[in-house]
Amino acid sequence: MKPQHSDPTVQPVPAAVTAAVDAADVTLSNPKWAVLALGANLGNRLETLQGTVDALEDTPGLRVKAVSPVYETEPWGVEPGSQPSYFNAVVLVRTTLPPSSLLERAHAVEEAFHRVREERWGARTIDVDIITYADVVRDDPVLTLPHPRAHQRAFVLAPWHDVDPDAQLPGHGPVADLLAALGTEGVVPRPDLELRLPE
Ligand SMILES: Nc1ncnc2c1ncn2[C@@H]1O[C@H](COP(=O)(O)OP(=O)(O)OP(=O)(O)O)[C@@H](O)[C@H]1O
Ligand SMILES: Nc1nc2c(c(=O)[nH]1)N=C(CO)CN2
Repeated sequence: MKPQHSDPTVQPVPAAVTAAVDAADVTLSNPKWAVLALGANLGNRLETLQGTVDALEDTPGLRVKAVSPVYETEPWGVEPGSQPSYFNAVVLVRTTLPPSSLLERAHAVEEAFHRVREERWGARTIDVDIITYADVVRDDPVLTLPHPRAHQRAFVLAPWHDVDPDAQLPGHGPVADLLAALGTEGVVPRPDLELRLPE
């Protein structure tokens, strides 16, 4: 500890700043698991999904640990036949980024693939959703964790179950049970298509 007031130009560091830096430091030395859901229904859907996986891997402080099979899925939440089908997949990552930075990175990747936000659940080149971040539960509309609609979406649960059959959705229970209850109508595996795990 340095003696206090030895340099009159040095201002004390506010407690809130010290707490924020300490919190960041804990995250830095303690990577967390996160589950990201990818969806694409415009353009070259497979190429965009692979580009997204690669861009995520290129993120400092983030490693892609598993990539799910690809599913072709009927658009959920919109008038049937009003949009092209989606390709969906899930990636498991380990990251030292805090949740807010992970969301910023997800949005940056969407922008890189020219995602346009017009209407809710509109067609898009790519969507990157944070499904879970460790076992964090929070109600903030900017970043709700787990993703507030994940438990209703077989296009998220099916690929997630493939890469982690024992996965749990915080607040909702085992992914296997949620998926069994929902069923997989309109969520079709595409074993002819494959995403590569970055080397
Ligand atoms: N877990 C989350 N993952 C991604 N975005 C989230 C999450 N929780 C809240 N959001 C917020 O939701 C906003 C809208 O996200 P987005 O445009 O991806 O929605 P959407 O994909 O059309 O619909 P949905 O949220 O139902 O998947 C984002 O700007 C983000 O701030
Ligand atoms: N099949 C499918 N439907 C959707 C998807 C998606 O990724 N796949 N994403 C949505 C908004 O996140 C809305 N509807």
